[in-house]
Amino acid sequence: MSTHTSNRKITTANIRQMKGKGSIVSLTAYTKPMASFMDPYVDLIIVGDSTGMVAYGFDSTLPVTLDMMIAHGAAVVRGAERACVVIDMPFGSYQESKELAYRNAARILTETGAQAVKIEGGLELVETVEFLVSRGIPVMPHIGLRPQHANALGGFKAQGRDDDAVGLLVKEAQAFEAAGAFSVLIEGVFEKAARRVTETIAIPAIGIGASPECDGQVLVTEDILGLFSDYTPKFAKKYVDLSVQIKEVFAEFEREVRAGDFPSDEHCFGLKK
Ligand SMILES: Nc1nc(=O)c2c([nH]1)NC[C@@H]1CN(c3ccc(C(=O)N[C@@H](CCC(=O)O)C(=O)O)cc3)CN21
Ligand SMILES: CC(C)C(=O)C(=O)O
Ligand SMILES: [Mg+2]
Repeated sequence: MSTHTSNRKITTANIRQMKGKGSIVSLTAYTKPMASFMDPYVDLIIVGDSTGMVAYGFDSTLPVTLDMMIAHGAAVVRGAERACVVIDMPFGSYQESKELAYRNAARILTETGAQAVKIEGGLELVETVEFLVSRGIPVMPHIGLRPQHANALGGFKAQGRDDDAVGLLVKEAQAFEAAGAFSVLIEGVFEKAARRVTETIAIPAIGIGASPECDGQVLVTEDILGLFSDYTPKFAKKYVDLSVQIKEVFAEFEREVRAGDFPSDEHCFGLKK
């Protein structure tokens, strides 16, 4: 079970204090049932803009809107009794100015009941993080492979390969810590980059595709369940392929309906008692 043993709601302050106390466990969720299934096992649920690719079939996260994130976020919050819930701010909702970021982050928190927002970026967003945190909005900056920057980064490519790149990631993480972030998410980086970032900062570094060196791990839930197969990032471990069972059920339903075997008496409002 979790390093956080009480049944009380896990706060962003609790997550911050989990640094150095064993791995933080996190998964993504977009719906209430999935959130409630994982709630006993995870410390943190991230409502990712990956929903655009996983649930909507977009080929990037860029078309995801603030309204979509709010709808999914509110659903997840209804299923998360214990886990801390963090919601991705979508592309275009925070980059332009710290004021716009505040307005949209405030909408996310007030309309969903989530505890924090996550934004992708580097040093250009340090002021924004400081602005949000000082005004009551906990922030998890997302560094390394930033899917909202795919057009600029040249696709979904691993980051932090050479010493300069590692140095920049460390500098970003330090600046975000100083700006008041309660944790950072580090995606798709080489092990050395993950290690250097994690050992340098006093807030937790939650990794996805960032080696075991981080303070916690997150994966996209549909990837580990076999519910998404348009592509598989190297770091996404498929624990089970539920798509097989789902297709078997659909095929069985088809057979029973075509054969007249469904519905039988037990599923009918018939005359029999
Ligand atoms: N289902 C899903 N899982 C994710 O982990 C995820 C999303 N969607 N959508 C948003 C981003 C995109 N992500 C991705 C997508 C693909 C690769 C990938 O295929 N990378 C290659 C090559 C990396 C390189 O060239 O350096 C790999 O082999 O992992 C990585 C991260 C991670 N995030
Ligand atoms: C890295 C993950 C948590 C993410 O940002 C997403 O799923 O959108
Ligand atoms: Mg995301």
